[in-house]
Amino acid sequence: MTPGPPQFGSRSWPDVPERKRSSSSNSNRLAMRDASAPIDDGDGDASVESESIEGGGSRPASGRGDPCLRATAVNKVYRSPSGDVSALEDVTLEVYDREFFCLVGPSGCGKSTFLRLLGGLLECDSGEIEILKPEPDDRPTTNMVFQEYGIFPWKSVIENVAFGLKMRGVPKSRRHEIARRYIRKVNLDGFEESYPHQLSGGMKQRVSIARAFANDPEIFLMDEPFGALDAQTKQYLLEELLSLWNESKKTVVYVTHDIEEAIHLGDRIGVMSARPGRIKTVVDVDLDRPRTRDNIPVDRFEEIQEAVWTSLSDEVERSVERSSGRTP
Ligand SMILES: Nc1ncnc2c1ncn2[C@@H]1O[C@H](COP(=O)(O)OP(=O)(O)OP(=O)(O)O)[C@@H](O)[C@H]1O
Repeated sequence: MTPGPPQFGSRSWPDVPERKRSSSSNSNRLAMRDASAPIDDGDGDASVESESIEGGGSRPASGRGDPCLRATAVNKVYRSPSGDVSALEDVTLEVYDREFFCLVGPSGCGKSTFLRLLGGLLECDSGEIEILKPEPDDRPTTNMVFQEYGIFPWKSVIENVAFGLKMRGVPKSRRHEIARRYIRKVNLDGFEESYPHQLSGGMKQRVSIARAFANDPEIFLMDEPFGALDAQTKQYLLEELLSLWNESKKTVVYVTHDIEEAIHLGDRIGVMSARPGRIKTVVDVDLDRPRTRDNIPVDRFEEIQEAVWTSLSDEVERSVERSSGRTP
C-alpha cells in the first residue's frame, strides 16, 4: 500500500550562444506548457502536464523569466554486462531564469541522473540539453551540490570554499576575501581554519553551500543537499539557502524527496514518473515569499501538497511494485 500524503508539519519556516550539453537530432520536441495553456505537444502524446490549482491567485510564482535551461526529449540508458537500465525517457522541461525549480519523484526514477546531465557530468543518449545563458568567461555555468558535501578533507574551510576560485586563477587575497564573505553568510565565521573532520554534518554542508555560492555559477544544481541532516539543521540551512538565493537570484534546480520542502522552496515543482523517469506534472507554487509559517495560507499549502502527492503517489506505487518484483 502506498503511504498517504505527507501532513503539513509544524515547521516555523521561516548574444547568447546556446550551449548544448548533448545533442542528437530529435524532432519530438515538446513545448513546456504554460500553467494556463492547453497541453499540446503536436503529436497528441502529451507527456508534460503543468498544473495551476485554482484558488491561490493567478500570480505565476516564478515570474516566468526567459528560459534558462531546456531539456528536450532526453533519454538516458545505463549499459552494463548485467543488463541495461533505462533511467530517463523523453524528459522534456524548461526552467526559467532565476527560478527555484524543485524536482520530486520516486526513489530510483532518475532525478540524480537528470541533474548530472544538466551539469554536464553525464551525456544523454538522445535528446538535447541546452543551457540558454551566455557562458561566463570567468565563472562556471553550473555548480552541483550533493548530499555527500563533496568537500576536501585535507583542506581547511576557507581553502574548500575558495577552491573553485583558485582553480580559475583568482589571486589568493581576492579569493579569500570572497570565501570569507560566504563563510560569514552561512554562519561559519571563526571556523575558517578548521578542517572537515572538526565539523558537524550540517557545518560541512554549509561549507559546501558557501563554496557553491562563492563560485558564482549561473545555475545551481542541488541533489538533496540536506537529505542527510537532522530536521532542525535542515530547516536552518534551508533558510540560509533561501536567503542566499534571494540575494543572488540565480537559477536553482533542486532535487528532494520532501514535498513540504519543495513547496517551501520552489517556484514550481516537477513530479517525475517511476523509472524510466519523465516529467509527469509541473505544479506551480503560487505562494508569496518569504514563506514563513505566519504568511503561508494553510489551505493553499495543502492544496498544492495534495496536487503534488496525487501525481506522485501512483508513481511511488509503481516504483514499489517494481522493486518488490510484482511488476517487471
Ligand atoms: N552508474 C550507473 N550504472 C547503472 N545504473 C545506474 C547508475 N546510476 C544510476 N543507475 C540506475 O538508474 C536509475 C536512476 O538512478 P538515479 O540515481 O538517477 O535515481 P534517483 O531518482 O536520483 O534515485 P534516489 O531518489 O533513490 O536518489 C536507478 O535504477 C539506478 O539504479
